[in-house]
Amino acid sequence: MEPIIIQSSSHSYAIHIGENIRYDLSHYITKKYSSILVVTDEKVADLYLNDLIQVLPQSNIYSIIVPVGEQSKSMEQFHRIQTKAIESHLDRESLIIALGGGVVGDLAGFAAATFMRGINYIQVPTTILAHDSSVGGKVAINHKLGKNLIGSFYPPKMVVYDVNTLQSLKKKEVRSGYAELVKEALIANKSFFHTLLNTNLNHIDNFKLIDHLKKGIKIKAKIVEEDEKEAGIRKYLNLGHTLAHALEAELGYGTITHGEAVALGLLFALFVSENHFNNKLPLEDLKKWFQSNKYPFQLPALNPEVLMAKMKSDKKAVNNNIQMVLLKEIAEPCVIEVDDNALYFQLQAFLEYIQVKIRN
Ligand SMILES: NC(=O)c1ccc[n+]([C@@H]2O[C@H](COP(=O)([O-])OP(=O)(O)OC[C@H]3O[C@@H](n4cnc5c(N)ncnc54)[C@H](O)[C@@H]3O)[C@@H](O)[C@H]2O)c1
Ligand SMILES: O=C(O)C(=O)C[C@@H](O)[C@H](O)[C@H](O)COP(=O)(O)O
Ligand SMILES: [Zn+2]
Repeated sequence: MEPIIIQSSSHSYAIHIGENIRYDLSHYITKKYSSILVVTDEKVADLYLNDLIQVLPQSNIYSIIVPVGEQSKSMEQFHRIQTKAIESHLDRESLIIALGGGVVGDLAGFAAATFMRGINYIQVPTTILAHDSSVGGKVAINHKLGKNLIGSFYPPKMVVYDVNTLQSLKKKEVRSGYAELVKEALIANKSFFHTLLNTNLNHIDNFKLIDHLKKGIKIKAKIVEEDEKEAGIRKYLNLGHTLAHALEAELGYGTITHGEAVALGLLFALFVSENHFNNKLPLEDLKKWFQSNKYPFQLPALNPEVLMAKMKSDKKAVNNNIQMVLLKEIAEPCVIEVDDNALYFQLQAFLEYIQVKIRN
């Protein structure tokens, strides 16, 4: 299958997508590296680490396994990886491989961006969500006060996406990944959005999956090529994330998945868009699709004031003013500075709309 090529400011890189291509990794890695450090998590290590180690080209291969989940995007795990890299004598001609979902990708990518001021890394994504996280070079760890607040823009040298690894994902992770696909469709492709709304997440074969992943990646690729460092249109990829990141931080990282939070955030973005532009968007249809595919809506009671404060630590905020990505129409995104008071009341109304209790 022809790779998708992305031109970044420093280099161009290929995204290879296909069935069982993890076994071809050594074929894709043409450069001779002095050593390779594979970063993965406990679950992915059990499933796929040996497959990779067996096919990697040379002898100085090391691995480090982090705990499963969002909490590993932490200073502690970042420091563990750096220690492992130093103790294993990685040098500037070494490579890091991120084998896993978005957590591993963001964490290992940030480690690669900072080890000896930056060494090469390759993304080997193993979740549907990671079609998004492995592309575009945003790498980061979390801070207690906000998501991804410590990070960099540091594109990978290559992405090798073996869709067969996605067969072992739990339903929850399938839902999570599809929320980002819905986001990409909403910002750029109306017919893709309708295709997704007609997709039952319990019945997706590899053919359909590859088609959806490629469509999503192409939307993202076009945007990041034009605006790698988010000075303008890359903000559109943050549709739904203003509330999503606030929810993730407020509920405790890992309590709901990133994609589940994005799903709620997308509904909120449509809710605010309808009020702001006095337009009609497929809010109710999308809510029904999320519900029929069992996205979790049962959240503990939430305090809108606390969520507002968290939304202010969003990276899009300027001078403590919240900026949201809204939709004038499907595939017509824009970034709007929203008034605090108005947003507060809309957040209250939205929580009622999705039947989440309000806590004082
Ligand atoms: N950098 C970006 O542009 C970007 C984009 C979107 C999301 N993200 C980040 O990505 C993270 C979420 O990524 P995620 O949803 O992949 O989470 P994740 O990496 O935690 O993976 C989800 C779960 O699936 C398991 N898993 C991974 N691959 C598996 C497989 N093939 N089979 C079975 N289980 C598997 C993991 O062990 C984990 O328990 C968040 O931190 C989010 O902020 C970053
Ligand atoms: O690539 C981007 O740009 C995105 O915004 C993709 C998002 O799905 C992703 O969750 C990203 O990490 C959020 O970025 P942040 O800058 O708000 O942390
Ligand atoms: Zn996201």
